[in-house]
Amino acid sequence: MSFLTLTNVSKFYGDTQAVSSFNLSVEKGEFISLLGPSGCGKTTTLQMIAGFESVSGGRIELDGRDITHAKPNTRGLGIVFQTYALFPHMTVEQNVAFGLEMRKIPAAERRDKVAQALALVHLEKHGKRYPREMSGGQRQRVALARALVIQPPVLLLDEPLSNLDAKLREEMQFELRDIQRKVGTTTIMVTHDQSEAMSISDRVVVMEAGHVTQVDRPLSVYEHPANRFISTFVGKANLLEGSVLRQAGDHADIDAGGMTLTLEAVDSGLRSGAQVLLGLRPEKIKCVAAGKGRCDGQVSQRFFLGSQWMYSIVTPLGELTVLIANDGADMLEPGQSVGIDWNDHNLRLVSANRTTAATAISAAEVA
Ligand SMILES: Nc1ncnc2c1ncn2[C@@H]1O[C@H](COP(=O)(O)OP(=O)(O)OP(=O)(O)O)[C@@H](O)[C@H]1O
Repeated sequence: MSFLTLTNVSKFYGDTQAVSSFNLSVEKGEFISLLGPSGCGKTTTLQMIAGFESVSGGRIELDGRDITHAKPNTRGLGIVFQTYALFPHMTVEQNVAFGLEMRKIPAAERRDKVAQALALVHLEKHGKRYPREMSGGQRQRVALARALVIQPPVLLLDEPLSNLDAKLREEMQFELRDIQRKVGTTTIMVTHDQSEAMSISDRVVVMEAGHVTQVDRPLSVYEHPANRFISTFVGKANLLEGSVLRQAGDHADIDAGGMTLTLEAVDSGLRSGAQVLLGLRPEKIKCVAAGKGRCDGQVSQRFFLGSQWMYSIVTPLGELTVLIANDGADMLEPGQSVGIDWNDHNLRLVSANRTTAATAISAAEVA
């Protein structure tokens, strides 16, 4: 049985349904990210787990206990919310000790636990300081220590790094994951930053308009996005419109921009003539000499991203975004003609007008 389970959890604010039939089973020690655009229901879901928002329907269980309607303070969860500020009039040590005092932990044990928690976030030398004497990243680590010191069964994080600048944010992502691995606390983090969700989590829950649309490991969400929205929200994607020429076994030939493209590993049910949307990640496209690829294109724009070059290339398939590692080799010039190539297995089916099995072309019919 899973450690934390949400079954058909929903939330209405008046007539507005903020969360709809949310189902999720979290294993002990997992790091889960709730990822989605603004207003999709991430924070509401986290608040319902914390007990700060009531549940309109469904059930939440923690370690076999039904906590759907339990008071927040009886759930014993660790919480780091963006707005859950430190107490300004207390030192770092006092802030971290607060939850232990509430739990009437004896002073000597409290001192030990506070020292351990501060060591965990590398702030053992800063215990006597006040929050105003700390940087944003240090304050964030104090908040984390304060949440972890009570050894909560689940740690809930709502955009915990969003106030930090890009570099510090990246450092804190590594640190957060490192600390979570050491402590092994089951963690659920809300973020709208796809790269943050991908780099930190064991699994990502993608939400759209109150619904869960995909739950998977980061690599699977990136490589096999469940729909058009996810393919562009999680990373960049070139979307190509086409129509099915034929399907034979798990391969299909697709007409796109007057070219015949091969789609691998498709399940059955693609009808000849059906409209499909294909996805091709920018870094999966190769630029070769003009005339040597599947088609030629003309470079229209070039952007320097540091480790990569990003090009816009006009092709018979439309304007494609292409990412090429900055390996010191000659870059492409705007106006230049190039050949475009990719491996068939990197072309993905994003969506299709499917038909019933009876009208689908079977492999036998095509053969
Ligand atoms: N207290 C409330 N009363 C009424 N509607 C609310 C309330 N809180 C949230 N909502 C609505 O519920 C929906 C989900 O909000 P929620 O804050 O969960 O989204 P989110 O995905 O966390 O967004 P963000 O990334 O912007 O924080 C939104 O349409 C929001 O306007």
